[in-house]
Amino acid sequence: MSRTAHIIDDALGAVGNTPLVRLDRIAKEEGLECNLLGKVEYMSAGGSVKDRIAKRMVEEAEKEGKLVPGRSVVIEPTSGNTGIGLAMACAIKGYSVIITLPNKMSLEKEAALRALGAEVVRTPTEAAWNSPESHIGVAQRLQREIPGGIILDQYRNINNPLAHEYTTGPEIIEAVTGTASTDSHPSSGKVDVLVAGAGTGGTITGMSRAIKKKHNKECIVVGVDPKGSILAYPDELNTEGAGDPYVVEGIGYDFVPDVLSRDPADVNEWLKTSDEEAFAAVRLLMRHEGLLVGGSSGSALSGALRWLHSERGRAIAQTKGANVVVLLPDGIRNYMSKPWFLKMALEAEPSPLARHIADILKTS
Ligand SMILES: C=C(NCc1c(COP(=O)(O)O)cnc(C)c1O)C(=O)O
Repeated sequence: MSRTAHIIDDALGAVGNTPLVRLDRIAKEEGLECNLLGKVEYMSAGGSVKDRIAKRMVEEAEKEGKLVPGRSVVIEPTSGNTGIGLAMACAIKGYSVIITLPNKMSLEKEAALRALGAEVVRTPTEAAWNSPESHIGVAQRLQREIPGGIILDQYRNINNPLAHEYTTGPEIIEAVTGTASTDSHPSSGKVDVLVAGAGTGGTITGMSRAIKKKHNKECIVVGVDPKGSILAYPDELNTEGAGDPYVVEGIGYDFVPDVLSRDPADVNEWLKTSDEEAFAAVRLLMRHEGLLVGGSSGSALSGALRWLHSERGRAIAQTKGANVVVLLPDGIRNYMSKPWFLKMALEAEPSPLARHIADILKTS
């Protein structure tokens, strides 16, 4: 049901239910005949796809009696967005929350976390996931030493992928099957391809299961993993640039989280992407589709376009009515002061119009 049709109890009622938006201008520029569709997750209450798991992990922990008002302290290692979702839920429900956040992650995310009332502990980005100094190691130490401390653990918690199997996936299915095929926008009525980046892997795993179980078992699911990360399968894909640092936040890890399915039946194929490709694709989404997305949205789109232009994707790319869905996880709010964005926004080559304005104002 539309979330604007009635009064909702709190901001958690505005988590998810995000739009599936046509990327027609990019599709045309890329010479695609298929439908290219973006699932715009920055339009969720907390600003990202991770709101969904934060809401579910908290609500399920309450049902199981693991979260006790006035006693529990939620502790979570995160690249920021899960933390923001948890801090939003904890602000509403009255839990204290501590977030451990690698130094690489943006100041904007830290500021949003603190504004929501979270305590934030920064950790060294380069620390291996299983070292005591990592965001995971520090969270575990705080859980041991703080009375009532509980890590809901997005890397293992089954409610991570379930949130996407029960909400993100069904929303995509509903939008595709509920939109009539027309002469201007023919549609197969199916989700033919789904492309998503992976951090914990909960989003791609849960969406894939929903779509393959309930809608189209032939849907091709493509995982996007940054160069430097080791999530792609088979492992040979990860040798190029293994361990190299990358700027995009939220995707890629140095370990394979329990909640990520690398079963080829769930994620059929994987692509590796670079920062450069990601940021170029962010610019496409902003300049051509008016979508104020974050870096990992660019990773997902650049992976989708590379796949569609490849031997594997070319037939679908040229099939009118085929629906290719790209998950766009968060928005530029999280990255406004990052050099990659400031360069894109403020250092672009002056347009002809900018030069014309300068000529006018110089002479007037
Ligand atoms: C793991 C976390 N974020 C995942 C994430 C992802 C990947 O979502 P996963 O469901 O974790 O695979 C993509 N893009 C952004 C901007 C993200 O923040 C986190 O916020 O702790």
